[in-house]
Amino acid sequence: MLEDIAWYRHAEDAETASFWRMARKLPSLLRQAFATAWAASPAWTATAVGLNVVAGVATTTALLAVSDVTGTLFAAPPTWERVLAASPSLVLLAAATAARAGLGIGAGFAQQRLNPLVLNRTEREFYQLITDVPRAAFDDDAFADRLKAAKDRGSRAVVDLVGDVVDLVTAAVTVAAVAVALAVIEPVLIPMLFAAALPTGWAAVRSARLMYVSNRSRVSRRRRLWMVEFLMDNRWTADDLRYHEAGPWLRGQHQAMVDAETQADFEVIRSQTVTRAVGQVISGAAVAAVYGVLLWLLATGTVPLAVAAAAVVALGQGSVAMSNLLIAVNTVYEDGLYAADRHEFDAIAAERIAAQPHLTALSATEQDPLPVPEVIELVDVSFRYPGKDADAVTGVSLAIRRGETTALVGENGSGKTTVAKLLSGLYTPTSGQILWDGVDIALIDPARWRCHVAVIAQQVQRWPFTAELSVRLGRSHAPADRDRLVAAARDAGALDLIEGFEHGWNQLLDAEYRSGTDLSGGQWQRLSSARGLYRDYDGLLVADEPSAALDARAEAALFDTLRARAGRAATVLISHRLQGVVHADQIAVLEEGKLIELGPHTDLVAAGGAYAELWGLQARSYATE
Ligand SMILES: Nc1ncnc2c1ncn2[C@@H]1O[C@H](COP(=O)(O)OP(=O)(O)OP(=O)(O)O)[C@@H](O)[C@H]1O
Repeated sequence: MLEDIAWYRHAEDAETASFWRMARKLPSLLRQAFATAWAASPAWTATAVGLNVVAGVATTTALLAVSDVTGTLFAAPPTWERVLAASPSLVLLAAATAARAGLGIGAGFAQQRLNPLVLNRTEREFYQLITDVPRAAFDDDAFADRLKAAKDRGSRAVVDLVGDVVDLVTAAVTVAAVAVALAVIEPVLIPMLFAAALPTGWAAVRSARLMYVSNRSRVSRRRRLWMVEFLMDNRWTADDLRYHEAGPWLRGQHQAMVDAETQADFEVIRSQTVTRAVGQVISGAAVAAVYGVLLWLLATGTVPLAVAAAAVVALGQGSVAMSNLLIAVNTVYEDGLYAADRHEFDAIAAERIAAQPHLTALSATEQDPLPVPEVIELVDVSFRYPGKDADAVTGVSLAIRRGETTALVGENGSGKTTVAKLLSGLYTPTSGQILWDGVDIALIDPARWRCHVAVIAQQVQRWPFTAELSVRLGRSHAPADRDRLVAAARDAGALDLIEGFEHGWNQLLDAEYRSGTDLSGGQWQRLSSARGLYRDYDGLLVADEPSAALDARAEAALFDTLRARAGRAATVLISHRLQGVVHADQIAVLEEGKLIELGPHTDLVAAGGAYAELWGLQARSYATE
């Protein structure tokens, strides 16, 4: 369970890739990175690439100028006349060197400007997709894997890839520039460029791989380590850790893993050092061979001394650029594999967004919001959570009328919250329809009807905002309405609480920040109700166990608030405390996802079925208390 799927997905590929396999993938990766960079900023992309190319021209110019200078000076013993004769080339050399340095700085600046722009864009796209994707996606383990892969390394790799590609272009341009200069100076020297650079390049690539393979073998342990660290350093487990004196055990686990990590670090450092040493030895031998060949060429008169001197300078620069190029190819390939995770996630999320019934419906041309519905009908509605082999809700048919309260009751897991989620549009029925005054809402844009739905959710969300924002989140896109804020807080029993805060409505509700505070479970629930009530404009209000954490007084006040909607708005109330639902116009009893009884309290009690049994149990337990 602790395996990191996201990491492993491409590990095999990256570990075993041959250089040629990497090279074959390069064009598509270059295209991809270029497209990403261009989309983020055409101007900075063009500047970064353009300056690098011009810097390459300056490199060639500088090397040819070196050749000219050495040619003039070494043709015979140098005299002042020869130095003067070489001065135009010396000036050119100085200018080209300065230009190359300046262009390098400019290219670096352009690349650094580009990176945050690419990051900005990829982040924006990611959070747009993730907040637009239908809710059901979050119940799908395959989607969760893709999401994790994209988030863990994928998004970062998309950004890194752009930088890697610029590095690759820089190295390639420098190698090409040196090769062009050598071709002009003495073509026979070109192969030497590779001979000297390949061993160090190989060592650098192998070193990176060793680190990669080490990381890969340690990923399960690291995930466990992160989990144990989180369990020790976050406030949500801080209480339980101390209640159960679990600290020493967790610390022991942590220390064992940290020790193992240290050992693994030692291992990888040792093998990297050996690899580098081998690379240096071979490279040293190769350099010696190159100089040997140069000397031989000099001795045989194939190459004059002046050309050999220029060649030494060119080969020095060329070998650095060559090993940079090899490293860049490796990095582009590796980051390219992870960037593919992000692209894959984007495609899957976009596909899920596009597959929503309202987007495929032929009739989805109307834009105006629907009117507040007179009747909402569930027609033979079934729903199965993704990846499950049984329905959570099966064949439920039910009419919810404006002005009435419908209560949903039933045992744990009987499907009440699922019905509430279907009603509020979080999920689309697997089969059956939800009709608003006869219109199937699955086929129209949720923006046209969701404005009429307010929810007080069973799972109380502790938004770490100010009290005002926490309530206003119910309609965050609209300007704050002070009167409505006060009314919603009062109706939810949260007004005294908020006004009693040190900073009133501006009180930050997060104890992890300065002057922030935490609340009790019931206080959080009151705020959650206030949020739902603030959103509500007499459309459909779904209240799912809104009083589970409330004291008796607050519960009675909240039920009064809900009851006050009678005659003007539709209310769906889920509650295990049947005292709170006796006034409902109709009570729907669910059992294993099916609607088994429906009617007002008195009828259901008289019928002597499941509801009557539950009612009897609760009445008896109150009577004995
Ligand atoms: N996101 C989910 N993914 C998979 N199965 C789920 C999910 N949410 C709920 N279920 C399953 O669907 C069934 C109905 O759950 P639901 O939350 O609707 O029950 P409930 O009647 O509201 O229960 P409770 O009284 O405990 O709140 C249960 O078997 C539950 O395990």
